[in-house]
This record gives sequence, C-alpha cells and structure tokens, in this order.
Amino acid sequence: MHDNEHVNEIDRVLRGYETGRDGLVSDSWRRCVETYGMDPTRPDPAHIVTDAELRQHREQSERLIATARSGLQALFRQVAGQNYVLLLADAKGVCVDFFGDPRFEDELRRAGLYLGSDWTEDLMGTCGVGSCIVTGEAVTIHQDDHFGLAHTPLSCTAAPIYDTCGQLAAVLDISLLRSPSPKSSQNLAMNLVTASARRVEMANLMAMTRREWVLRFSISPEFLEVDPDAAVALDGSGRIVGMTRGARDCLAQDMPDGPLGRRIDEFMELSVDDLPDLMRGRPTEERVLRLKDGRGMFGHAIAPQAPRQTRLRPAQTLPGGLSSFAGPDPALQQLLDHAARLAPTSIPLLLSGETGTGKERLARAIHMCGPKGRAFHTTRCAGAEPAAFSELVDAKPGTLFLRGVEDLGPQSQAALLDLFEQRDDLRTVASTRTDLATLRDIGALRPDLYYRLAGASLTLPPLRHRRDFGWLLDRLLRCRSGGELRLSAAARADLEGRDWPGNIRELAHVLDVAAALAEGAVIDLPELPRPSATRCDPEAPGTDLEALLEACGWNMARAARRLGVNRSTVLRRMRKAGLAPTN
Ligand SMILES: Nc1ncnc2c1ncn2[C@@H]1O[C@H](COP(=O)(O)OP(=O)(O)OP(=O)(O)O)[C@@H](O)[C@H]1O
Repeated sequence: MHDNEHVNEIDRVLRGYETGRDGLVSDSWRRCVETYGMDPTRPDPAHIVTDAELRQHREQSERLIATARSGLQALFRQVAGQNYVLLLADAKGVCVDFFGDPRFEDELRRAGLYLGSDWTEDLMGTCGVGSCIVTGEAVTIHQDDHFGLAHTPLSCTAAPIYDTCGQLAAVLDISLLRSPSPKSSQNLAMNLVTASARRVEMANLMAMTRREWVLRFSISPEFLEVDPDAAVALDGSGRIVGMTRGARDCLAQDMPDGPLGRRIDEFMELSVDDLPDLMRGRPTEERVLRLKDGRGMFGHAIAPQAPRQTRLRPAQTLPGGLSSFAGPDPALQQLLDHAARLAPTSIPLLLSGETGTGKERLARAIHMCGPKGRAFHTTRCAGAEPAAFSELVDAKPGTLFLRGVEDLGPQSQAALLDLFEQRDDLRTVASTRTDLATLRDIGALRPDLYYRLAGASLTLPPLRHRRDFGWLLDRLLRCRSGGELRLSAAARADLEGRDWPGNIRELAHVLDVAAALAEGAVIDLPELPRPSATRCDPEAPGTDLEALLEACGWNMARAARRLGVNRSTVLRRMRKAGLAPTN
C-alpha cells in the first residue's frame, strides 16, 4: 500500500467509513488522532529510554523477567532461523528483555525492536505492544495496521501477561522486520505467543504462591499435567488468592471484579477438603471438576510447598516496588512492612537516612502502593524559592515529595505552610539526611512545619549496616548485565569491606564502571574503581570547620556535603566549637 493510500484510509476510518480494517485497529487509529493528537505522516523514530530509565524498568519487573526468561528462550528456539524477534515489555510498554538475531542488530534497533524501546500507543501509535496494553487482549498489528508510516513494514503479534491478581504485568511480543503480506501468515505467531504468555503466568503463579494450594485445570486430560489451561491459588479456607488470566476467563468472565477473594465453591462443586483427591497419584481421568454452570474439566491440585508464616508479613506479599526494595534484612523488612501499611493512608511521612540510601526510591514505591491515578510531584528543597511552593497550589492531587527538607530556607518554609493551608489533598513525603528534631530545637526549622511533616518516620540504614548487602549487590549487578556478569570472590570481599559513604548510589556507580571495564564474564579486583576519598571527619584534628563554613557561606548543608557527612554531625561539631548557625 502506498503512503498516501494509508493516510487516506485512516482519514476514511475517522470519518466513519467501513474499510474492512479490523475493529481493534480502527479503534486504535481513532485514539491516535482523537486522543493522542498524532499524525501518521510524521516520522516517528524508535524511542529508546536511557540506560538509567531502562535499569529502573528492569528492576521493577525483575521477578517477572526472571520467570519469563526460560519461557522466552524456549520460544526463541522454536522460531529460530525465521527472523522473528521476541520482546518482553513491562506494563508501561518499555522493552525489558529481548531476543533477536545479533546479525540484524542495527536494523532492529532502528526499527525499535530492541532493549529499552518504548512502545506505548500514545508515543508510537497503533503497534503490537501498545495496542495490547490498551485493550488487554492479544493482538496482531500487521504491516499497514500500524498507524505511523515508519512502522508499516513490521508485523507484530503481542499477548498480555497478567500477574496473579489479574493486573496486566507485561507483554510478550513476537515481531518480524519483513513478513508475507496476508495477515493470516501470523496466526501461528499468535498461537505461540499466547501459549507462551499462559506458561509464564502459570510459572509466576507457582513461584508466588508456594504457601497456598494451587488448582490447575484443563479441558483436555492429556494436557492437564504438562500445559494446563488455567490455575488458581487457594488459601486454607478455599478462597481464591491468585489466578492466571485463563482462570479469570473460565470462571468469571462476566464478573467485573473477577473471582479473586471469592471461594472456589461458588464456581465449582469442590471444597478445600477435596483437593488431596486431585493430587497426582490418581489417574487424570478420575480427577474430574464440575463447574456450577454444568461444564466439566480435569483438575490437578498441588499442595502448599512451604508452611505458612503468620508472624511477619512475608517479603513476597509486600505490594509493588516495596517487595523488591530489600532482601533478607529483618529490620528493613519490618520497615517495609510499616511502609506498606502507611502507603494507602494520607499520613505525612518523614524518610531519614544518609545520602544515597534510597529515600527517594522508597518515596516513589510508597506512592505507587497508594491510591491509584494520583500524581507524584518532586521538589528539591536546596535552593528552592518560595515560588516553587506557591506554584503547587494548582498541582494535581497526589504525593508531594520534598527532597532534602532540611535545606529549606525560612521564606520557603513559610510558603510551604501556606500551601498546606490551601491544599489538604497533597500527601507529603519528605526526605532528610539529618535529624529534623535537632533543627527544630535550634530554631532552623519552624516547629509548626516540623509537626506538619513528621507524621510517621521511617529511617533507612546506611549501606554498611545492611544485612542484605550481598542480595543488593547481586541485584544491581543483574540489572546491569542481565545475569551475564559475576564477581570474583576477591572482588566481592573487597566490596563487602568498604565503608560506602555514598551508599547505594556509590555502589551503583562502582558497578557501572566495573561492568564497563569487564572483559569476560567475571569482574575481578582490577576492574573495581578504588573507594572515593575516605570520609573527612569534621571532629578530626586539623579540620578547620570555621574556615570551611566560611567557604560555604555558613550553609550547613553545603558544608556537610563537602565533608561527606550529614548535617547533624556538622551541627554537633559547631556547637562543640561554640560556632552559631546563621539561619
Ligand atoms: N533498594 C534499592 N535497589 C536498587 N537501587 C536502589 C535502591 N535504593 C536506592 N537505589 C538507587 O540508589 C540511588 C540513590 O537512591 P535515592 O536517590 O533514592 O537516594 P536518597 O536517599 O534519596 O539520596 P539523597 O539523600 O542523596 O537525595 C538511585 O540510583 C536509586 O535508584
């Protein structure tokens, strides 16, 4: 099809003519023009997110990527030699894992079939990943089904992957740079991609619900054990606590809220006490399930694999980004448990900790676990003018993250209080590297503001005190190399022994350098950058604090940054030396 024919067809569809195009594609074209204000003739080059953004996307979907990887590898082997490219995109449309023929790397990158490419519909127009995210269904967007002319050579077939709560978690896409012209040539791709997505959901459900019963079911007894149609996880009372998308479709297609939280006996002639009879050991043909609507299926029950833990909320039940925030460190797990409970409330939060300990990241994770559809506003307090707060009077309701709140000058403190007078729908989460109560006591922070900010306090430990250091190290390394790099024992011991004054930020930079320098699969001592200058102790003899403060215009925060310590240490030392703060 010529370019102007494509543009004319879009125009006709928009004017309500039937052109024989799939309804799903016409709907998407309408969104592209009417909602996103796009123009099909505008060249839309591939949009690849930055390395730092990609790292964030990968970290957020790390568990799913790990689960999906072996499924993707198997699928890639099935289609090897046929020039297919496989993409795993997260729920935001960014490609977080990728399998393609390295010989075509440049061409694939230009076409956006690459790690880090952003395929959201409002950015790239009608496309496999983007339209799958909007509709929640498997789609084939074949050649000139694409909205933008830049993408019309491609053929993309994408299937959604849902998490155990029925939320869209990722999209599996199989694409071709060039394809035969009939759309039906992609039917096999559609079967492959939907079957793979189903298997990834199944593996994810098994991994996430080890402490529950899992009931798998299938219409055909032959496939029950090897490739069942659907599965649910059931708690001890028979309540559905997890499911695959197939289970939702099979049990509760017409229920807007789905089957989650309901008891299995609402849908089947079955109670938890019957589950042992459905375990492997009895012939498949005897393991019949009767659905309430009269349908019959075959069932396979798998007993809980680990005993229930009731004392502390287990790490894997923490919601969203909180679950991947820390590893096996009991104090941090308790902090995250508190964060999860506080997230849905509007209580102001004060997050304390040294620089780079993850306060902003925690603030974002808490926001994500709070009420949906709210905005996240960030204000860096160092140097913030009062206008920065008065402008927020018109901000969308949501979270107001105040970064480094100890650096607020007196006029900005007043402006912030004014803002609070006018807006009670902004939930504040403030981060500080110092002890705010001390600042209040010495008059550097208004007490009325202090009490407005410090509803509940969470203190992040410095990296050198974290008991999950090894976990964090492996996780950051995996995000940088997709599991292809590891540390030698000597390099690991060296990193474990460091002081880390810059905390996780410093560790991340060290690993960036090491990953860039590594020649093989192992990072050894020579690839590790030396530790930054050891921390300067303002109490050490020879440190002329007054001169330093003079040089920093008596700005305690600036002096603390120059020394690599926190502001309360500078304050303590000032008091000891009889030096008075100027504000
Ligand atoms: N739990 C974590 N897992 C992986 N990366 C993390 C984690 N926590 C923090 N990071 C990374 O460490 C860096 C510093 O984190 P962040 O900006 O949240 O720290 P901060 O305490 O707010 O720092 P500052 O006080 O200097 O503003 C960021 O790149 C962040 O992505």
